[in-house]
Amino acid sequence: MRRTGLCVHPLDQFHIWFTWAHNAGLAEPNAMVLATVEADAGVRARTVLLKGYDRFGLRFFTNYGSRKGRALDADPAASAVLPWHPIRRQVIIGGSVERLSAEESDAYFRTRPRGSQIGAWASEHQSSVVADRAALDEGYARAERRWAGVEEVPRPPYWGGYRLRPTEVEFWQGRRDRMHDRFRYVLESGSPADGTWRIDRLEP
Ligand SMILES: Cc1cc2nc3c(=O)[nH]c(=O)nc-3n(C[C@H](O)[C@H](O)[C@H](O)COP(=O)(O)O)c2cc1C
Ligand code: PXP
Repeated sequence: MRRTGLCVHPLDQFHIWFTWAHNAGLAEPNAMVLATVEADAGVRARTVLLKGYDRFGLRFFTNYGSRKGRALDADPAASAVLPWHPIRRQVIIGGSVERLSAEESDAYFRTRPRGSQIGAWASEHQSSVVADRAALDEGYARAERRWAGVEEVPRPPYWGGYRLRPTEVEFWQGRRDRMHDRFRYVLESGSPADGTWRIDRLEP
């Protein structure tokens, strides 16, 4: 990798890499490990699916009342890693999240298969303890009955998206002898979409 070959904006560079990962046929190139801060438990990470991105940030969807949702609402700081092992690449994004608008969340929810839409209603209390599988299946059946005959299942009020607004983005390309290429974009001034980004090469 060469500094001169990099895009000025990290999300433009991300687009080139994401397209490459997608075309390389990776399984779920949009799976990203999202770390959040919890007031009483430190840091916690889990996988979510990246469902869209632009210069304003990266969008993912979840239950706002889930463990991650509660953590993010209390402290919006977050970091996401896209681990593209087969092509020896990794992207790390740091920043803070904001909730998407209801319209943006509605628009995404409408694209989900009906079964997943019902699933969101059945998993109202995502991340809380459930007695057993039977209780889950009963909840799903109940939600199915509730929306039977309704053509478009509405988005549950507790379910929607977040935008991770980047302030730092690192691109990592694996190379021989562990002498990898690493370039980090840091937002120096302004907003993520149209601010000024500094680019530094880092030691591997
Ligand atoms: C590949 C993969 C993709 C996932 N994508 C999502 C997602 O987009 N949204 C989501 O809420 N959970 C997703 N999950 C489940 C989460 O990893 C997690 O189990 C769930 O959201 C509860 O997390 P929490 O208890 O930290 O809130 C995914 C899991 C895997 C393995
Ligand atoms: C609970 C949950 N919510 C949301 C998603 C995001 O993907 P989709 O909107 O495609 O179901 C996943 C993907 O595994 C998931 O497990």
